[in-house]
Amino acid sequence: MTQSTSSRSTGRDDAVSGVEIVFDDIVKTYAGTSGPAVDHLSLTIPAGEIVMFVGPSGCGKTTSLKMINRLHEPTSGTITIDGEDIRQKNADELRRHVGYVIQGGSLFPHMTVKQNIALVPGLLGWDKERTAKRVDELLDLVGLKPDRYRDRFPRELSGGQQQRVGVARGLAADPPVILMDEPFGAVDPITRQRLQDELLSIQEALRKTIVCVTHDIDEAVKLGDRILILTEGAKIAQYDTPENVLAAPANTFVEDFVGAGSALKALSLSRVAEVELFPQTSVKVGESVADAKERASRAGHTSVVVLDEQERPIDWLWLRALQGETVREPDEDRDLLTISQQATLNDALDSMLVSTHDGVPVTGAQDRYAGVATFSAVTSLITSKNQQAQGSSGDAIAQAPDDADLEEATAGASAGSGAPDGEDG
Ligand SMILES: Nc1ncnc2c1ncn2[C@@H]1O[C@H](COP(=O)(O)OP(=O)(O)OP(=O)(O)O)[C@@H](O)[C@H]1O
Repeated sequence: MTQSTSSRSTGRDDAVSGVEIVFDDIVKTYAGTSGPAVDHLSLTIPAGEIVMFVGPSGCGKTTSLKMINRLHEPTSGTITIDGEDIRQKNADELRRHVGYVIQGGSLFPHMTVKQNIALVPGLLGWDKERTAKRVDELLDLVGLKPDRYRDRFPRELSGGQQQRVGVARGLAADPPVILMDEPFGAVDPITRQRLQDELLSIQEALRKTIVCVTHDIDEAVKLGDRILILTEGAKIAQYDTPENVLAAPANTFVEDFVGAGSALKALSLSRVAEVELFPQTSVKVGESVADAKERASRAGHTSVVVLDEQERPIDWLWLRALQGETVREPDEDRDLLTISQQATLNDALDSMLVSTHDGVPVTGAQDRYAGVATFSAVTSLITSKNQQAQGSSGDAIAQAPDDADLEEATAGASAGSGAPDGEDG
């Protein structure tokens, strides 16, 4: 088993709230089956990291995950969480300290958002005031306005919003360990990207131990500090950082699984944080329209990014669309597409394909506005990464995008240069 240092966790150990999980020679044979679903799995999941379980259907990912919260019991072997054998704990008690998020959120339909999130705190005997405060805090964390959403029923939410509530529920009692089974499988690609970005920013602050099953190798590369690639019987094909899995697949199985043909995968390793952002003029809700226009014109910009009181981007307007005395909030149903600095260059390209401007506003800590990633800045970074890769043989070259891949990925996007609002339209 490789224990190389994860690039995303280096130097932040002081903030870790997660704990280590160890599988020691775990076997799971279901009654009435011929062979074991999990065949002698030994594995250490470091505290505070995200480990992604991937592998072909039926290889034992979900069985392995569900043994951590004792939804399945091993036939033999031992699992410890923070050094404690989980069999020493009552299964219900254990599950209250291990968050669990599954596809679609699996919310109780007859309960409101608030009641759904408050389930485990309720079981832990938290008082009303503490629980209510925690529910609102979590709704904020997953990007849902508490006043607007806490009293809704699941049927009154979109799929992506239900999934957000599912994540909030998994985090509710502040568990050190969170298990996720295909958490973002049932939502559209843009919502999935946002939820992934949110998970990464939440993790940046909380540093839980997160174990996540996915079918999507791109998701594994994006979210994982480490990726566990399994073959049938939960045999380890490779357990390593995304960088190492992509650059040095352990065998042909991993090579095939990772998809040697997909040259754009390395883009999943590069983050928007590396892109030089364009300082598109920003204006605050409530600010005078005349002042806003004045400032934008002075900077030579024909559009402005509108921010709310918390400096989060909520709209991107051409100057001619700025009307009235003061800058107003956009209509409720207008949702500005933004990307976080945690997003990958792949995500950035995807977002640009559906953006009406030649770029996408980028958010940093607490979702605050950081600037605009323009199409040309993203593509020139990709080109320079491509050149770097070609200059260092035997490295990540095989994964660098070639021109044909780039063309495919960016087809349809306008190739503007410089400022994102150069072409007013
Ligand atoms: N309750 C069960 N009873 C009997 N066999 C089971 C049970 N659950 C899973 N299995 C078998 O155990 C093996 C591993 O299943 P598991 O669900 O862990 O795989 P997986 O990798 O999560 O698959 P998928 O990606 O399709 O969800 C499979 O052969 C499956 O048929």
